Amino acid sequence: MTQPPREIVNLGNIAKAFGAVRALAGVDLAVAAGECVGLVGHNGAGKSTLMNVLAGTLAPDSGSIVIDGKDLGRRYDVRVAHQHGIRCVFQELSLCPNLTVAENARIFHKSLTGFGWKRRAAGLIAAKLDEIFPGHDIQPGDTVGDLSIGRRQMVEIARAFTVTDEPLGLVILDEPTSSLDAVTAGQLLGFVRRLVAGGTSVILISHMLGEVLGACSRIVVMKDGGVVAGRPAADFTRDSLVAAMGTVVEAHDAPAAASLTAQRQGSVMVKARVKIQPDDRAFVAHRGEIIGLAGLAGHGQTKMLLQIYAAATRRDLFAEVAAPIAIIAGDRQTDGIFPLWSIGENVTIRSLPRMVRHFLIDQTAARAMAAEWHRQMRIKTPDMDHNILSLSGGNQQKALFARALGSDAEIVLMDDPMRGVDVGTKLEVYERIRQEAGAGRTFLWYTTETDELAHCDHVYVFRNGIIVDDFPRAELTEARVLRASFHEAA
Ligand SMILES: Nc1ncnc2c1ncn2[C@@H]1O[C@H](COP(=O)(O)OP(=O)(O)OP(=O)(O)O)[C@@H](O)[C@H]1O
Repeated sequence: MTQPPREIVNLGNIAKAFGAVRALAGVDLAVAAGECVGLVGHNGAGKSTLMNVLAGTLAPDSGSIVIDGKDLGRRYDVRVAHQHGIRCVFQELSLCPNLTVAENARIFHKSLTGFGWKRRAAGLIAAKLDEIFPGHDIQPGDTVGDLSIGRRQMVEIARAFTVTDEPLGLVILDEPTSSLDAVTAGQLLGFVRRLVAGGTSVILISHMLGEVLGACSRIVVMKDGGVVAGRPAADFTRDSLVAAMGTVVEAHDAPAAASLTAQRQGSVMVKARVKIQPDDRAFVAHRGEIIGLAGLAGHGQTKMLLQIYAAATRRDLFAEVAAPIAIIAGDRQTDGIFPLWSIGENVTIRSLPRMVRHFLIDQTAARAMAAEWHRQMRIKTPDMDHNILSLSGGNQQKALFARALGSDAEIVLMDDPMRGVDVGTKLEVYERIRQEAGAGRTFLWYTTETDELAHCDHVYVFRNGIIVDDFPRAELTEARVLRASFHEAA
């Protein structure tokens, strides 16, 4: 008779509150060896909080933590979790920016000490990067702060899977592909499948439901601090998963290609050239257009957006901008949120100059704006005066959207802005972008999600810092984007 797989984690009736917010209301979760469990749910459902409890970074108010059959109760913390082979790749990346890739590996793996530790750390992390992301261009001596957010995410993942003296039993991946392009995300999911087949367990949190359905053996759905469904992945479809999450949104498909004008019209709002562009191809956005920036992550898209953003305030020989501009940062921790401020202040900051009365900020108007966006973006908080860091990752991203969309900017730059945003909110934001473009706003949208390009009127594909192809939506296919991303397009 075959033995049932060994249960390596059993969380029982876990509760956690932050002030009046009940983040976890008595959650049970068990994981067996060699299982890949998908954890899904809307922004603020409690997924990261539950994983913080399992990783030992957050003590629950009550509940039991049984690892490998041992009830670890109150003695549980990060060190104990590590000793039992439990690792976590957090949604908000935790690398030290002023240290190199190898030095960051050393911080995670305390046993890398003594003579020659740097060389050993460099060898280990390079080998793991090669194994998970073949063809990557990250060097162990690179300073982390100089890497793009996608490359930082790759280092963080490789570091969690590196084995030194502590065992590797269960790896928690919280939104691991949010800054990875489709090719790199595919490499990671392939690696996860191989690892799970070898007996390691993985918990995968993702708002990309296709990934969860494709990579996981079982899916657990959370809603408002509780588990509302848990079944084999094969028993779910994308629609039944969305329904279990309690997402009530009408799906608005991207407009059919036939309904589009191939002719690019209207006044030119942005015109930019890449300094090293070998031909005369220019990046152009007309009023009311949604322009997509595509290609593998880190191939010049963010650089182009930042160049355009800077050109709005100072003369640039390579970029012209015809109207006020706002940017939604993809790396919210570094460039987006003001961590010491409230949610309301984070939302209204860009619009305060409009609210000055008699040399003072009209606080009533600022509060009204914060309240309006609280409602419109369904930011999950009891109070917009709470600190921005009290929000879940996806809700922080919604606040950044509110800041840009609520401003008077006629051009909105979006640097892979949907990082960690749940499926329901995404569909609403897509619809809103289309409405606003219809009313004359111009959007420049870099995305690592190929599906999102279907919302763009015209797409520019970047490779090695230059534009290698551009085409209207009517000509958009995933194959064309991939072809251009890897080879110079004809
Ligand atoms: N440090 C904190 N202080 C106050 N409230 C918090 C804190 N951390 C989390 N919360 C609240 O707990 C709830 C659950 O948050 P959590 O981050 O677990 O959600 P999530 O399901 O991971 O969401 P997302 O998909 O956006 O990452 C949210 O309402 C959040 O605002």
